[in-house]
Amino acid sequence: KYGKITATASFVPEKIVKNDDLAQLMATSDDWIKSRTGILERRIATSENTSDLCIGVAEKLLLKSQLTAEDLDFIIVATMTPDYMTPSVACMVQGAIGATNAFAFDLSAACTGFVYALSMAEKLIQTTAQKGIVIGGEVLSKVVDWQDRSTAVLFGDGAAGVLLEASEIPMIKKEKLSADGTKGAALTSGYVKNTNPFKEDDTSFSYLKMAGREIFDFATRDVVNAIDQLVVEDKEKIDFYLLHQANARILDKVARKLKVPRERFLQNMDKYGNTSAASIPLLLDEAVRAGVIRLDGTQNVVFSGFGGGLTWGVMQATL
Ligand SMILES: O=C(O)C1CCN(c2ccc(-c3cc(CO)ccc3Cl)cn2)CC1
Repeated sequence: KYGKITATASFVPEKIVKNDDLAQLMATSDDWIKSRTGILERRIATSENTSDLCIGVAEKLLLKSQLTAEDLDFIIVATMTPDYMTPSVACMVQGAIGATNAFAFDLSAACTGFVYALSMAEKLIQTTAQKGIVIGGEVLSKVVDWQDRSTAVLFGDGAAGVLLEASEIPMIKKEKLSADGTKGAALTSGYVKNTNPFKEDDTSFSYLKMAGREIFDFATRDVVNAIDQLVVEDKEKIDFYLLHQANARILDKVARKLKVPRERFLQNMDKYGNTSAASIPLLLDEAVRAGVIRLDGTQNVVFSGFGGGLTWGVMQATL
């Protein structure tokens, strides 16, 4: 048996922050943000933390299926902004929805988190599990340095996920998960300093910090090559590319390098900004709600996440 996506759902904070709202807070402009990133607005959590958004996704997934929480065997949450180091967001979701038979854990792979988690979850169904949920959820607004306009304008909050159930037909056709830890310093967030009485002081820097140029180049070089190598002979068969929604110009470059029509690259960073692990499932759920993706086993897609770690992942799937 294989894991198949049988439902998708999203849960985003109500508050919409437009580029012009940010221009009131810092030296930026709608023009700059729009032209350099493609972002027009983003959601910002004013009362929710990551667990609240992920619980919302889990509740919607159950409503959309005939399942009860007790039917679930596992819950995986991909996040780089958990409420706590422990309990995991996944355990908070498990407790809130009453999924008493599910084991639960968070997965930390930044913007590649959803692709890593979907790959792991699918293997669980190939081996021991029957049903589970995989959620990408972030409240990046709590780790962003709101004095740093180079990053504060890029990120947003949100959560989305999928229900995976056993199926006789394989969903994942090919996949490649990668990391390069030697470049981890290019995107850091949430450093937890050691303050035991037996050691000298440590750095206390913990806001999100990004070497934008380096990450941008990594995305348009290493990630593009990884996608090209994975799907090379199937390029014409792929209906949609669902890439991490970091920057619209990256989608332009990837489409050009792959020589694939730009329209096949779904996009919604205009509405949500960069939501890290939530970006791919948010895009998928939107496409499903719009009837663009039907989950009827007839469409070929490529998922690709890339970001902190550095991590990147490419997956070719039939949905
Ligand atoms: O000056 C400009 O044009 C700037 C140049 C820098 N930009 C960047 C740079 C990197 C990212 C990014 C972030 C993540 C983390 O999720 C992952 C993947 C990427 Cl490619 C997004 N934007 C914005 C426009």
